[in-house]
Amino acid sequence: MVEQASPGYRPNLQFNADVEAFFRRVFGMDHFEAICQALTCPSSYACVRVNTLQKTCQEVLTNLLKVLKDSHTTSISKPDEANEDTLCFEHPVVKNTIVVQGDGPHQIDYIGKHGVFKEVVVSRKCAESVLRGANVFVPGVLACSGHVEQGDIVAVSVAVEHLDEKGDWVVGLTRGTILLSEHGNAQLEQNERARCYIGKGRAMLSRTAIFRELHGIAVEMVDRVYSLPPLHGVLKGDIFLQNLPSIVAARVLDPQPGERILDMCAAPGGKTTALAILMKDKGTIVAIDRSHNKVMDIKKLTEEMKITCVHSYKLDALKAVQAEQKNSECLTTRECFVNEETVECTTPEVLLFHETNGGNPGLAQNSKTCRVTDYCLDIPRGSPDREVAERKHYLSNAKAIKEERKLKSRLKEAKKYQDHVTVSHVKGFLPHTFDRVLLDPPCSALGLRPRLFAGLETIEGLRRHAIYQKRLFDQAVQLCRPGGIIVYSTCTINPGENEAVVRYALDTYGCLSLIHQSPYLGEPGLIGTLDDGVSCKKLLKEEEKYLVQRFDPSGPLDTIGFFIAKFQVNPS
Ligand SMILES: C[S@@+](CC[C@H](N)C(=O)[O-])C[C@H]1O[C@@H](n2cnc3c(N)ncnc32)[C@H](O)[C@@H]1O
Repeated sequence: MVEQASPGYRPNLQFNADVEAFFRRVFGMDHFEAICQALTCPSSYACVRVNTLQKTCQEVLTNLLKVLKDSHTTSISKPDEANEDTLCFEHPVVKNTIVVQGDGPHQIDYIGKHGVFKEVVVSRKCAESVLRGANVFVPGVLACSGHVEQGDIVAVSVAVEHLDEKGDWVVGLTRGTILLSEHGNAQLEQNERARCYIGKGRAMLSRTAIFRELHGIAVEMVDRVYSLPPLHGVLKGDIFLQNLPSIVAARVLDPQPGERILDMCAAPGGKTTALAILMKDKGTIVAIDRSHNKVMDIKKLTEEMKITCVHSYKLDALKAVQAEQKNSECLTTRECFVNEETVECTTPEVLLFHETNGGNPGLAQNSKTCRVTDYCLDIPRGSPDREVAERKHYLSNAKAIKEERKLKSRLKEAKKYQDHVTVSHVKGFLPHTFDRVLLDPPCSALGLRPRLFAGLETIEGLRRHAIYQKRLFDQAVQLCRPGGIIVYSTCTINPGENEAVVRYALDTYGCLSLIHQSPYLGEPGLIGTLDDGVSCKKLLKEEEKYLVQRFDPSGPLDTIGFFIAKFQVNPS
């Protein structure tokens, strides 16, 4: 029998060797260790941004305390008169933001009256969602003990990628695997598994049903290593669950009522809605994203929050600048937009995405389904990219085809009941159209928490992100009016996508200067040079470092890793 009363949660965050060596040089050994450790755990608190268009902060605070008191979740500390001020309170600096405390790590006993619990092994993505407060949903289960029955208490562990003898990252489990022993999977070394228990829960389905069903809860968590308050779907429209640095980024842009703002990479709309609320819903926010489905998410969120000043469009921000057009007929009523057109379309993928994601507590729910839709369906079957996408999401070809078929038949059904979905397209904007621009581009996301594996990111990949970000920045500079403001933010710790992009911007555009940010909660930026083993890049100068803020996941604020820079476009 396995002798482990309380296996601890001690994941070892794995990086590609070159990337790890690079970060060790950037941060130093000890600091990088601390960052890695912080990244594997969720922050110890959640932040909730209040929709002050609908409710006051005090009203939301009262309602939240009630929700937490009434919550059926046993694994969180419930507020009472003695502790409610420390469990749930308005952030002292970032107004209209409520901090809700979680706790952990907890030592969990995986031995019951009848011996060790049966086990359910979940995918890494699913585990990351569970650590953020979700339950285990069917698509996230990879393997389980032979005789799991509905109602059994099971230990939940995670299968994280590890290097095999050939030097490839492998999970070591295929979906549907039956664990050989009652507790503990013989396919993984015991000490490896012991690092990876994330809690225990009640099986809501039998083993057979777990692998037969397409969606639904497989395990309802009863005891978690980290407990965060269950806030997903709570007080819908009145609050938005958002990490602290993102809330800060929107405030740093400081949008004013009546202004014209561009959010260049806007979906799912977290910062867009923060900007709209700061502007008291007065003025115009143009929110663009290149993904049709994601534009739908922005629309859904703004509707939910009853925000009217946001106009969302599907547009590739790399092509957002349109040259001045002589033929004024091409321009629509909003004179700054070029060739705006509204397209009525109903796309099955959109419908399914909404159907499966509706009010989900983290992506554990139906994550497979969404991923097939999101990443695989658009890629031609048989192409190398399709193969990579499917492998990345742990779907064998056969499984992917099967799931795809099921999805399509469900989509047909769903389509009958759906209203038409409207997505507006716009071809671009004239130069100098906007008073302020927020550029929150796609990045390596090496600041997001919790993160249990980072091995797929390569030095080349990191460099590609930076190139993309600089190209987006080129568009931002042209679209912002002289005297206007640009805020650049990322959720990565990588200086190549942060300080080095700022250096590029300052050295390329003489009209730009870094300006002071408020609020300033983070830490100064990195100075000097950056050698990623392929090329050497300049970072910030000494006098510039306090003009950016870097949020260190291992720092006292206990946030995700994040970066913010604020620029003024000086009139020439
Ligand atoms: C970091 S996320 C933005 C998060 C968002 N600002 C928020 O706070 O909710 C980056 C977004 O950029 C979008 N994106 C990537 N490339 C783009 C492009 N060329 N044009 C427009 N959007 C793009 C992605 O679809 C993704 O939704």
